[in-house]
Amino acid sequence: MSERAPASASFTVGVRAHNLTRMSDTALFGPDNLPYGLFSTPDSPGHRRLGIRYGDDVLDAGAAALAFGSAHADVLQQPSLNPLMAAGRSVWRAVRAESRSWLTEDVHRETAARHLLPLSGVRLHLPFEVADYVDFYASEQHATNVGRIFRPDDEALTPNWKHLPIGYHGRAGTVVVSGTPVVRPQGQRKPPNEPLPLFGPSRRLDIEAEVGFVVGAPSELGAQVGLDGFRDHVFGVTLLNDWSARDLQAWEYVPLGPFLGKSFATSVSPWITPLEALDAARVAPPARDLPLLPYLDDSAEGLAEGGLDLRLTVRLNGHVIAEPPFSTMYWTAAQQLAHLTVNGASLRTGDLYASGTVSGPEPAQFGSLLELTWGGREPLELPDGKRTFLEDGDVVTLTAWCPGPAGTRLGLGEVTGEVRPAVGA
Ligand SMILES: O=C(O)/C=C/C(=O)CC(=O)CC(=O)O
Ligand SMILES: [Ca+2]
Ligand SMILES: [Mg+2]
Repeated sequence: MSERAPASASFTVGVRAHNLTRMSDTALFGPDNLPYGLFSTPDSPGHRRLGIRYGDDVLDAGAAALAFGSAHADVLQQPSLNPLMAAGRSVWRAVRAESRSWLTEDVHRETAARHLLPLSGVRLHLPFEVADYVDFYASEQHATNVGRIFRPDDEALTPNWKHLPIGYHGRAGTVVVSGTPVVRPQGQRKPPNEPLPLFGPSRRLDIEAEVGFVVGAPSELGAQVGLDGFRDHVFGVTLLNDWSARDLQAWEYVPLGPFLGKSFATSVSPWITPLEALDAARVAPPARDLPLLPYLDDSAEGLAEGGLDLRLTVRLNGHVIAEPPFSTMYWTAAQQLAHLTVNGASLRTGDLYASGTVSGPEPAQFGSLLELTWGGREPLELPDGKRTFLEDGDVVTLTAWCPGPAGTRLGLGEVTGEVRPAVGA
């Protein structure tokens, strides 16, 4: 096993009791946020409705649209976000503007109030039908850490890493909404001292703190979506946990990449924050070390889309274990979309692509237990005991916030999941 990065040499992994990111949900979900979700109520559990989160309430968007005579009532009265996402950017903007006015203007407030339900009384569902799912690998710190841990005899970054955003196609059908339990996967692993692979429950179950981008408007087969097409195609952003079985992954992934080690569950937040809400969080990506091919070169003014100042927090059984900063990602979401389509592959409404694990330069900013415990060799000291990888019953929760207009903060919801024992174990 290799040594840690120099920056981390003096770091002792520990748990900070302070709570940097948890502020009142009401303040984090004000009129500048307005994320979309899908909910049902206990009295009609089969009736799924689009909702817009406002403070600690959810607006029944379809019912409100009908009451206000909205021209977009048809896409809001659906049991999924897909029709609204497919409608394109001009409709996204119009719906956002009108729902904001329903919620904030005095003349509308009384009508809107009739369609607001307390969040505590509703059940939230996966808000869109996931078409294809792709996972990228865009954090230089994460890729460097994983390279050092998994491939100590090689260069940490592969020769292609700074020339293209590396990714793989994942499993759309196992994307689940926050709160869905995660059953410990089983499979093959091969400890270095065993002559043959063993079968059984994963012993190195991990998390990956990521940000997901949800495609709204589709593209044609054969067409490329350039850097400037990002805002026309991407509807919004969600938090994502790419659960990963490191022992399965390490044995299976050569030479085609992750397969069963990552396909058993990927959890997302129930809230999709529209891209438009994140304007105040836009930041320039880090300086790139190597020149980029034209389809990825965002150095020209106006093209550096997708760099975002999102501050993530990872909690294990309630204790903060990391605070990964999304602003440090080497590749932006716009570059990832351009790369995903540069061969002519088309986009479908509901495509989901994940940023890759978000890890900042400081050890307390690493977005996976693999990195936080340096391959399981340096356990985290939690108040309830030491942890390397996840144990049955552990609960992992990701939250995030970002700057909003005029000094406000916007919440990105949360994605949580409890580890359940392997089937039959
Ligand atoms: O480099 C490897 O062998 C493995 C990398 C990962 O497991 C990370 C991955 O899924 C992509 C990411 O989340 O950054
Ligand atoms: Ca991942
Ligand atoms: Mg996954």
